[in-house]
Amino acid sequence: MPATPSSDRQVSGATIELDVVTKSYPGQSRPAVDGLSLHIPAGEIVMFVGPSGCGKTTSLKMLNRLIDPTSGRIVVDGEDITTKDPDQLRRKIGYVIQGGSLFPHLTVAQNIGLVPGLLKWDKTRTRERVDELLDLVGLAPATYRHRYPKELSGGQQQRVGVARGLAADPPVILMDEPFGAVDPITRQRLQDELLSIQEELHKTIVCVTHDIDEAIKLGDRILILREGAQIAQYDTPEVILAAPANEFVEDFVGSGSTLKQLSLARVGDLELQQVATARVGDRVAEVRRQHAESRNPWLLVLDERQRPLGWTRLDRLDGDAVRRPDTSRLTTIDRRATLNDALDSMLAATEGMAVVTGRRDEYQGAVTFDAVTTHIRSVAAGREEEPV
Ligand SMILES: Nc1ncnc2c1ncn2[C@@H]1O[C@H](COP(=O)(O)OP(=O)(O)OP(=O)(O)O)[C@@H](O)[C@H]1O
Repeated sequence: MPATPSSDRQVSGATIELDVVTKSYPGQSRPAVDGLSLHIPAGEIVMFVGPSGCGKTTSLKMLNRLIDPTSGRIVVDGEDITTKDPDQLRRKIGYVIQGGSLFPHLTVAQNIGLVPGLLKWDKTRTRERVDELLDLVGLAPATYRHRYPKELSGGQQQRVGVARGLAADPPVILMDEPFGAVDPITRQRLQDELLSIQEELHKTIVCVTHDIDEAIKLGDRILILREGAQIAQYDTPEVILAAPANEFVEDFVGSGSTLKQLSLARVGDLELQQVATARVGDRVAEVRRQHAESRNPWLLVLDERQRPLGWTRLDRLDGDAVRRPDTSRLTTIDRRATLNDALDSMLAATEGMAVVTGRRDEYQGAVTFDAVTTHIRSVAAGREEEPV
């Protein structure tokens, strides 16, 4: 389930208020955004969706004044931003776009450190921040900080783009189709990472997507727009799926809304199985003694930060200490992944079992293909019994 905001949650995001905001482009007969009023609560992820040309990107870009509204007011954290210096404003609002849009002649560290540099942070603080962010987006700092964008995969570039958006710890982050340019499995991982980062940081994130499944997975709320940025519905994914406000929303969300419920159910909602684990370097004799009763011959080897490395057989352990295992057969799923994502990943898994990871990729448990399919059947059955 998307995180439910609660009063004990430490929110570092800011509230955003749009008050009858209109944008008319010269030469267009109708405004691209026609009187949009919207309240975006601090610390939430709000997804903008709607058909092509309905005004999503225009609405988003007005929030950091990449586009100035023709009329109306936009208030961020109590301050009317239409009167603020756009450069200063943009340093307080992170911006992440498709592909990461990194500067090709700058290293990863220099790309991430751009805004801290503009804010005149000293070198040590910037360096520490860059490493912290690389870690947060799942890239080992020592390996990646000195690389150039062309030496990274598409998914890695996108991760660096997210890190750059977060660099100066802005309360608000705007994202425009951030994961549009990567393959489905990488997209799923990046989405999981964003949810994981948000669990730690509680920013206000406004994200444009054309993918309703992505909106359901990531959004605390979804804004469904029609032409002229007219609001068709603005609500939580659960409400939009269960009670679409009108035919437009129904059509937009599409058929198979039972299937879409699977984007609401998360791997973390399943009961996880605990498997035998040991860390690299643990004494073999001790590990054998600990798991003497285990009926499963497999041992999951973790690194020093509790991150799964791979499977090894308990009965084939030799030498004094547990060694690094073969990592090729390990399938991991983030606990924030949807059941749809889990199925996709597990179809490729040979063991019929995937290791579930949580915050900072730490081991949490394991889930079997059967457990996922059983849960899916129960979700589907539950939906069918609900009154229409
Ligand atoms: N610079 C511009 N000059 C004139 N018209 C524009 C400009 N930018 C956008 N428009 C028009 O404004 C409307 C809204 O565009 P916008 O890019 O905000 O839509 P969108 O919902 O983000 O679309 P998409 O999903 O295709 O990216 C469209 O009709 C578009 O043609």
